[in-house]
Amino acid sequence: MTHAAAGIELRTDAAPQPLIGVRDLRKVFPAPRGVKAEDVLAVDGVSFDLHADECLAIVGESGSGKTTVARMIVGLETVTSGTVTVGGQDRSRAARHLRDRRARAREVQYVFQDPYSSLNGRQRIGDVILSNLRLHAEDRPGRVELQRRAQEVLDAVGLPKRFIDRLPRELSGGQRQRVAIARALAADPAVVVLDEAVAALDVSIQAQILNLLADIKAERRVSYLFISHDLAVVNQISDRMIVMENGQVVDQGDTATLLAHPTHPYTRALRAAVPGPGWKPVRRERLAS
Ligand SMILES: Nc1ncnc2c1ncn2[C@@H]1O[C@H](COP(=O)(O)OP(=O)(O)OP(=O)(O)O)[C@@H](O)[C@H]1O
Repeated sequence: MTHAAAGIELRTDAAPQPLIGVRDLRKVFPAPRGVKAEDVLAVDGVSFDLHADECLAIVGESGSGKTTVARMIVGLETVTSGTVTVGGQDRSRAARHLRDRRARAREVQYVFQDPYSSLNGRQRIGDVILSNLRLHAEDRPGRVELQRRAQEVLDAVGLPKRFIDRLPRELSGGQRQRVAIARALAADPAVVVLDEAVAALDVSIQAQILNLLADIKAERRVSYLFISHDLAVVNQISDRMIVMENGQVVDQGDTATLLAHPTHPYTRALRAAVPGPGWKPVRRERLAS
């Protein structure tokens, strides 16, 4: 099977090739010149696979290296050592040519925590979507077809037609995050990296966006790398999780099992820190309702 836009081959035999393969990934941020400070070892020997149709969460406390791993995967940060493959292709080094950078963006799209700062305040919502569609559509669609596709991704995130002419400041936080997700979908990616994508939202809006993400995943066969410090959220959305501490993966496994019976001391400590006396694992089937 080939993913529509990314052209990623997914083998469907017994040992499918991962969509994303990360091996022994390391990132050192050198201390700034002339400053008496140590280099920062932000990511230290991280390995994992993300498979097709999967939501893999990366959890850990602030500063554990989650975002740095994600940024290296999408090429926003250079890799100190180790490898990143996407669809079996090496993506550990920066793409030199614009065409290659665009091709990589079609493979993996990134949704940031703060949709306000990640959206251009002067660009109307319709144009936000259209510009990403234009950038990534390989079949050179005409104006009418582009409009149709823009409407389709806005429908997919539950935004009515009237939002097309609005500016980001005229939208609520949840609506802005829907636009950010729609913009990512416009590239028809195989993987969306969601970096604390619901962290800035109220709990009820968080639930709406998590339901939306679950629906999109089921309908579009897109995979998620879901970065979060919030185990309640991770429990609702992810199939598997990896736990990071000080730049290393210290625990990993099936999300429901790991959260119901955490054995690693760090996972137990994270789990114990989840607020609220009523917190309990939420079965994913509930999302369907
Ligand atoms: N550009 C940078 N220069 C120097 N150090 C950095 C840089 N970016 C991140 N770091 C450091 O790398 C470590 C990991 O940061 P990272 O943002 O990946 O963690 P995180 O788990 O995503 O945290 P948070 O949840 O707070 O975003 C931290 O010690 C951070 O201070």
